[in-house]
Amino acid sequence: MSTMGNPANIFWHENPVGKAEREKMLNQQGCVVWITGLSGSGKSTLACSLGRELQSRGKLSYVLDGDNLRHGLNKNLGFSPESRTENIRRTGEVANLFADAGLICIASLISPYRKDRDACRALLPDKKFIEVFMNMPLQLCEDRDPKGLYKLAREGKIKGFTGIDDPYEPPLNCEIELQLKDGIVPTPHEMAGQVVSYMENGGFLEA
Ligand SMILES: Nc1ncnc2c1ncn2[C@@H]1O[C@H](COP(=O)(O)OS(=O)(=O)O)[C@@H](OP(=O)(O)O)[C@H]1O
Ligand SMILES: Nc1ncnc2c1ncn2[C@@H]1O[C@H](COP(=O)(O)OP(=O)(O)O)[C@@H](O)[C@H]1O
Repeated sequence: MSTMGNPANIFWHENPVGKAEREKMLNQQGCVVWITGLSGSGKSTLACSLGRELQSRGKLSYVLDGDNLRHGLNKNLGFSPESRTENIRRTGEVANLFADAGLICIASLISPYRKDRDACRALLPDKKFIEVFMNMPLQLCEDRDPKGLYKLAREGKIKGFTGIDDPYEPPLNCEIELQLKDGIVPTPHEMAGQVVSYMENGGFLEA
């Protein structure tokens, strides 16, 4: 017998307390800040810095970090294209729930495939998905190599490593692109500031 529910027998249950009420209580707009980029590009660092900055402004955020999710929710997934797609799909669904709860959900995953990121975007109402592209050169990420994974990938000891022998598809229309300025990496504080400015201007930090 199939363990899948028959969609014909599944019904949506409305909750009397709505998103707008939660947002009013929190004085912010529920949304998803989706940080994408190569391994070592600084996604987690930006996520932490942004979370701290929002906290200091009294805004409630929560970070969904790819590495961390792979310890629990996504622990049964590897790095094949199908697994990555499922990884992003699940994370997008969870991020959508957090946004519906009124939180600023910061998701930081490589999320290398454009169609998977676009599918996450499509879950949210217009403008509530803020895609942030960490556009850092592969060489910089590889020089950093904090976990030694690029070295292993170059030696052929890890197969299908993003940027080496698995593709990274850059966004075509992201809301924010972070890159080197005059060849220098902006500080995490500067990058977080850029995202916060975008959110302030877009009215995300008030109900
Ligand atoms: N084959 C391969 N390719 C890319 N990355 C790999 C791989 N194997 C392990 N790792 C480590 O897993 C982290 C990426 O997890 P994600 O969930 O963000 O990846 S993905 O979005 O599903 O592509 C990634 O973490 P970050 O360096 O923080 O990006 C790596 O440390
Ligand atoms: N803006 C930055 N300036 C200098 N070093 C950074 C910056 N962002 C990240 N790093 C460093 O680069 C390495 C990779 O950053 P990390 O946030 O773990 O990347 P990712 O999550 O994309 O794999 C870490 O050693 C981190 O300290």
